Amino acid sequence: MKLELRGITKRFGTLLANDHIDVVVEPGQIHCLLGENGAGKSTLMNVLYGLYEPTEGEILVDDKPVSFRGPGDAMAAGIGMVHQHFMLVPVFTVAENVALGAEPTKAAGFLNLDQTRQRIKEISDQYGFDVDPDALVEDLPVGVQQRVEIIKALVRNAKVLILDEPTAVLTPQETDELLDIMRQLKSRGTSIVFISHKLREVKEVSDTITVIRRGKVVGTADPAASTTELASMMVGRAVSLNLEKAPAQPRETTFEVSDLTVVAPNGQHVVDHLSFHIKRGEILAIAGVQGNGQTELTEAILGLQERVTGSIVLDGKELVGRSVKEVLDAGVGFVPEDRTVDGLVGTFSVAENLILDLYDKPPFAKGISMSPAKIMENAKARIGEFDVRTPSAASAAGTLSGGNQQKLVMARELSRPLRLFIASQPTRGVDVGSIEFLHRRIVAERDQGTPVMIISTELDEVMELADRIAVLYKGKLVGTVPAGTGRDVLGLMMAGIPPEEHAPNGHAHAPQAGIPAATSNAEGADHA
Ligand SMILES: Nc1ncnc2c1ncn2[C@@H]1O[C@H](COP(=O)(O)OP(=O)(O)OP(=O)(O)O)[C@@H](O)[C@H]1O
Repeated sequence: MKLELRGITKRFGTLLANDHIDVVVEPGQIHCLLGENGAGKSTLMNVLYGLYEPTEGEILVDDKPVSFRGPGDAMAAGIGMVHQHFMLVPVFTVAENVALGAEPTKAAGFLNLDQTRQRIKEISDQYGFDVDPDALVEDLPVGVQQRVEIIKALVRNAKVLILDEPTAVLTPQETDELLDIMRQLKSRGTSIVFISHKLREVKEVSDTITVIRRGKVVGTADPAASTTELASMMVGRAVSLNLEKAPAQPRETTFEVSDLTVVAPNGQHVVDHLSFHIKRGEILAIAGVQGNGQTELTEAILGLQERVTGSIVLDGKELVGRSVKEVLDAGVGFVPEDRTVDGLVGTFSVAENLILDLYDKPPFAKGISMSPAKIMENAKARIGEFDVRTPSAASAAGTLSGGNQQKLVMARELSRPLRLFIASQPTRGVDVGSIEFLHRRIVAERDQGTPVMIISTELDEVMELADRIAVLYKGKLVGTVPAGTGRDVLGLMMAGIPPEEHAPNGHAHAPQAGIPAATSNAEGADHA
């Protein structure tokens, strides 16, 4: 199926999110949309999927104009979309989810559950999806849930699949599997519109790249171009993809976690006798595959977990047993892994979101009332400094693009005096230009003497930012290794194999393979 977007324009009030965009997606093509945060990519896809009505322009399917009044129309025309936040019902099975809301197909009419199960099996075999139709969605890893979304689209005969930042929530292995699936789909004639900020994967799978900047198409890029070239074309200036950072100058230890255990409601020790410390002026990165206790660890520090034993000491004060407000007041800056749930209030303005933790403190509070002038002044400064693309400080935070929402949370948390900074997935959904800036800000916070803890499933990010790297596996610390430790060693540690058991080329016993000799564990003997 050939798909054409011709002169698509979309306004939100005075904001021109899409400005006469022309894109042609050829049959069986992986077509990447590349553009900085707020460029208008998701808006364009929402127009294509019938979620937004375009202000101007038309969509053509096989050279015939079509008009969509909703996603149902788009699906009927052969367009499917996998959203970043899955639209699945966790307590239903895969087959129930796929059958849910399905339109009757021309070939089979309505599918009953048995037929749906059969179709899932066929598709799963055809593409090597390895999805059990009877599994409960809530029991499936994120990568498999995403495949269920793809199956949902394929059952509805999608010929063009929209994938909007599909790898943002995936582990590196799941990402590789998804890229394979994309190639499979393409080889069977399905076209894919692919949005991603990860240039390595864009280069790997794309046939064509359309670059969008500030709502306009600025050109097409060659997938064979270097990541630096792609990055510059995307943001319209030279971007340095390598963080230049001076070695840490660690001072005294002010943050110490000892024998910390968090017990889940089902009795499982999701954080299991964890001990580590962070000095002032150093960045400790917690690496690991998602779901190995990272979330519970940060929640325990923040006072959001109930069944916690052990101790968490900041500046000589015990944090276990404190309320969230008390923890924040102790000077903890926190960027949560899911900004839309814990980081922002979508209906509040950008300005209000920038003082969520500070609304009752000077200069924003005056007695029992707030100072609107100070709140606006602060907002303008932060928006400028962190390059948050928003029509105004008064816009609702929920209308900002994903990457700009992330920048907003980072701006708020890095703009007050901190005694400890914790960020989970600090640059999720953020474009390469802004990653460069945010990484520099995190290092600047370190250099001011703040202990910094980064939790990231992105190995590149961990390796770039960390002064020491602690790897979590099943709630336990596999080990702590210094900056410069190789990707292979970290990979094995993420699979639960401690460094002393790594061999130069395998898993047998040969200590410290791939770990910089001079610093090996001198600063990192935080074994659980
Ligand atoms: N529902 C909405 N109401 C008002 N403005 C909106 C709405 N949706 C998007 N916008 C604005 O449209 C612009 C484009 O946003 P969009 O989400 O399309 O960007 P994007 O290229 O997908 O960015 P990112 O890479 O950060 O996801 C932004 O300025 C955003 O604030």
